[in-house]
Amino acid sequence: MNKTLVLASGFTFDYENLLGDGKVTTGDVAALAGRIAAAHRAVEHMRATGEVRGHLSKDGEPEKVLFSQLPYIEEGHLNSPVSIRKLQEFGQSLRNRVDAVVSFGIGGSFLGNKVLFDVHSGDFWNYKSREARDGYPKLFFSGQNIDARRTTELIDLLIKEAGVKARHEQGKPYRVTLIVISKSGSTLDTMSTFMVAYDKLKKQPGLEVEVVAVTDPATGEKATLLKKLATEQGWPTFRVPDGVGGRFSIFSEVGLVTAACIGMDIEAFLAGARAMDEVCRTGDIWQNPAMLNAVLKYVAAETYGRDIEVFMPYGDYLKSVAEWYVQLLAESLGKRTDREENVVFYGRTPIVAVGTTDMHAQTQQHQDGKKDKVVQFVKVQDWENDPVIPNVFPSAAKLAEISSLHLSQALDAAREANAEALIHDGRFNATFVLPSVTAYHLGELLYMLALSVAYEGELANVDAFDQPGVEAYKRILGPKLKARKK
Ligand SMILES: O=P(O)(O)OC[C@H]1O[C@](O)(CO)[C@@H](O)[C@@H]1O
Repeated sequence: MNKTLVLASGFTFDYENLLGDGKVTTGDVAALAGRIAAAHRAVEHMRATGEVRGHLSKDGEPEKVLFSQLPYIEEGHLNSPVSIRKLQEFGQSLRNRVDAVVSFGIGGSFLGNKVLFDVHSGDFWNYKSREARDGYPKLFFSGQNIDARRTTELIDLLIKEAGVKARHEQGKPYRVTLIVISKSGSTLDTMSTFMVAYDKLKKQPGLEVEVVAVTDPATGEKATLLKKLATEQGWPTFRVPDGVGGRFSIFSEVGLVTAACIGMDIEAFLAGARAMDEVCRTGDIWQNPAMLNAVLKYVAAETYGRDIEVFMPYGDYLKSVAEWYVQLLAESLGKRTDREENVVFYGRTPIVAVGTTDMHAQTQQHQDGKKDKVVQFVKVQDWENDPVIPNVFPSAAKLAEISSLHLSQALDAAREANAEALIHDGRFNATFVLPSVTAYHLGELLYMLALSVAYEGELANVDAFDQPGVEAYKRILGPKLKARKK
């Protein structure tokens, strides 16, 4: 049996080291056939109607689950031709006009945005000239923590940059757009850092501040605090659509607003997600990567105790994909009760790792520690820039040996060696292969992972779309904040 699923796009799920003797067996999968078919029917029903059995909003109201509609840009959909045009026009309006954007948000209102930024822009975007950025602004993130030092330093940096611009460009103002992203509209981390920055920057001569709010679009009684503020202050808004939880919102205006700010191809990203959605319409587990991934990981956890998933892309700019996946897996599947209210304490614990970096840190534990993990690698097939290692020190035999290899070859050899060593000791692992790092293939990967948690929620019989656990600490936090007020 060939244990790779290769899609027409080249996207590949290699599960050789996850299925077979001494791993999850085909017998394990066959034994689940009835439940897999039921899970597929449930996911198809979700697609068609938005209904997921037992799912309630945090206010205990029935709530639709609509993320699977997002890849389809259609009239009347959450992403429509008009809404996509609005985003693109917003991006264009920043070009050669706005100097810097600061995106405030946390959780699903940050992690997906960071993925899009990292993959499109890389580490050095803000050091590049405006021309090299094709006229798009610098972009910073804030609000992903309540960190006094970083918040202050970011504000200081923007003020300093405004001074430099004024000196070099005859007193021209430095323009900053603050994008505040919060579905609930009142998240402490996001709003506290936004208020500190807004207040300081607004008062700064030579600096012009614009604000854009991204929040639940409800008006009247149900309007979020951020929506009310936006209406009062006349700030432009984008929507966090009803029925799309934070961890799925990368495919909505939440993520796409960041894509627009940096000139990333929104349509290609959604086209990748759409292609993956279409592939995953089949009930044949061996042809449906989201279903296959969910089933193999579910069995690995439930039958073989492998309930930690180390998500380990090989490549720096994909590290944030692992960070995004942490929220997706943890909030979706880490559940105290099943849908019949039985206590089940379900969940697989996600861990972020990056190759090769963490081969010199975590790998010792992956290779020799408890056999409680699946290591999920992500490999990039073709790299846009891929230097050859030169033979600069021929007298050093060890260095001469690696010369003439491309860096990507060294990277992939390291991943392969890691995977082989793991499986020789019965340690489960698998690899997703992206043909290249493009908006399209990124859309495929992220959407497959999102759909996979929907399948796993069905298999485990838990609501993959709520997050009641986070309310527990939020209830305690409110009074604590009040008590600290002088
Ligand atoms: O977009 P908001 O409402 O600010 O929430 C941010 C994040 O906080 C959470 O509610 C968890 O606390 C996530 O589910 C969400 O993505």
